[in-house]
Amino acid sequence: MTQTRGKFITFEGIDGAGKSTHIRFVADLIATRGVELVSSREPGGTPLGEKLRELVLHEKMHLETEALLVFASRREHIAQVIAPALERGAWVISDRFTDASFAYQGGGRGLDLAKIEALEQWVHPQLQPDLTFLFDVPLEVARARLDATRELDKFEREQSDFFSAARAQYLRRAEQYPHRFRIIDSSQTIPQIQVQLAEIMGKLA
Ligand SMILES: Nc1ncnc2c1ncn2[C@@H]1O[C@H](COP(=O)(O)OP(=O)(O)OP(=O)(O)O)[C@@H](O)[C@H]1O
Ligand SMILES: Cc1cn([C@H]2C[C@H](O)[C@@H](COP(=O)(O)O)O2)c(=O)[nH]c1=O
Repeated sequence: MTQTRGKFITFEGIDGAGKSTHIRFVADLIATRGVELVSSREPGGTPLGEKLRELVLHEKMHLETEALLVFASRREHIAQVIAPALERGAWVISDRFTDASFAYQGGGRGLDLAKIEALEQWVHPQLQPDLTFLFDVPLEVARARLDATRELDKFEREQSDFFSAARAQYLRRAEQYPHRFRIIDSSQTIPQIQVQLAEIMGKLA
């Protein structure tokens, strides 16, 4: 008998939008289906990817080096984790994927989008998420949530024009790929967002 491919669900948004909070809720919803669930993140998701994450989040580097490192981490993540899991029928949820490269390296840093597209074509020409939640929130709300929680990394210390461009690029991606993107107004309360997430997940066959 051939195994049905699992689902690939990604979570996106500017830092502080609330992704991590809602990933846990969606993971619990998936668990009720009785399917195997793999929960991961980018950059990271493998031992090598986690080492690259440390560099990307904490070292100053050329913007193209940054793009190459997030895609190197992604290549390993797909090979070691995502592709095998989907093939054996597991559902994979990832805290960020390639839309983050378009938003942060493309929007935030201003790297030519054609270069990111070329990397995407090289690293995962066939693979795209089945569903992408975009947690969208005004910059001031995201910033206030971050400031309340932890020591900030390299990206989180960026100025508002960086996040404004990253947010705009995320929204452009959502407009470009409406079949897989669901935009969640993340300035709502957590229970309001959970109602929306449960509704969307309920429709996912
Ligand atoms: N809808 C919400 N209303 C109020 N507070 C929220 C909401 N969503 C998340 N928070 C709070 O905001 C803070 C940041 O949330 P979270 O860590 O989920 O953000 P994030 O988008 O994953 O950030 P990062 O990408 O930097 O990891 C947490 O303290 C969380 O409890
Ligand atoms: C995948 C990916 C991520 N980033 C940035 C975005 C965030 O600031 C960090 C990851 O931290 P998180 O709060 O745990 O989501 O990395 C990036 O710039 N490019 C990427 O492709």
